[in-house]
Amino acid sequence: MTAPILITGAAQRIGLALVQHFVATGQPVVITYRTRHNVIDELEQSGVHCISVDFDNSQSVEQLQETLRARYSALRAIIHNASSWDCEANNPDFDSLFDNMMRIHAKVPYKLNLALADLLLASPVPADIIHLTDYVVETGSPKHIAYAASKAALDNLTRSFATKFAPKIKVNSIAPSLIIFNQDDPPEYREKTLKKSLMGIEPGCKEIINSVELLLNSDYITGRTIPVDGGRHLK
Ligand SMILES: NC(=O)C1=CN([C@@H]2O[C@H](COP(=O)(O)OP(=O)(O)OC[C@H]3O[C@@H](n4cnc5c(N)ncnc54)[C@H](OP(=O)(O)O)[C@@H]3O)[C@@H](O)[C@H]2O)C=CC1
Ligand SMILES: Nc1nc2c(c(=O)[nH]1)N=C([C@H](O)[C@@H](O)CO)CN2
Repeated sequence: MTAPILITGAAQRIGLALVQHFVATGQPVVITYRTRHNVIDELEQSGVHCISVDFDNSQSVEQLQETLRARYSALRAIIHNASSWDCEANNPDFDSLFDNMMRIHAKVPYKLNLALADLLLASPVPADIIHLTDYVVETGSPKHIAYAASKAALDNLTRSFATKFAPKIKVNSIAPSLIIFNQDDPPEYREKTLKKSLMGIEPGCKEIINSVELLLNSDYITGRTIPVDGGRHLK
């Protein structure tokens, strides 16, 4: 029996696309969600174990660990997807913005990796940790300063955990730039954003699915980042 893959924040968008891919391919998956989006009912009916978790709660990691241990003796992988793309313009309280960004993008992955390492080591096949970071780890982001810094912290965790957990667990990042717009993104923002990359497209979630599958099927890639950014670094 294949151990499940844990995906955090997977009730919408990229995380949901990953869940639906794994359901279609018969890979067991367990997810966390914060808002109970309508799709959760459907996921539960298709056998996905959906766990309600708000990582802003101080005991959320400990409670999640307890829930997972009660049901699983191993995990095939952890995909740290949960994220808040928040910015200074919307948060005059920079203190809490910085803490919130660091918590969801760095502290939670850090604590979960350490807490669940034994379940990954118990996987009958070599295990994986995948961090969803961001292209802005390379450049910074003047409009998302705390967000970019927290994703850079997550990027650094990739190298530390890759060294700590080798060879039984591979640890890698995927660093996307635009993958999918948000529904309320206005036309002028969309036009400006599409021009930031050489490819000039909104590629969709398949690019992340392909990158995740590349990492899961590799016996050799670890401590590295897959940039999924349409050549934005060359514009
Ligand atoms: N979309 C894109 O183009 C890009 C995405 N990325 C990265 O890829 C990953 C997936 O992106 P995307 O699908 O757009 O992500 P979303 O912005 O849709 O966020 C994913 C989920 O994270 C959950 N979440 C946020 N904060 C918390 C919290 N405190 N506790 C629990 N869950 C929380 C949200 O829950 P809720 O539904 O309750 O809000 C949401 O469902 C992210 O790490 C993102 O930073 C990087 C670059 C580009
Ligand atoms: N959690 C999220 N992180 C990011 C998102 C998002 O929607 N949710 N979107 C982006 C942008 O697409 C950016 O890459 C291009 O403007 C970045 N991170």
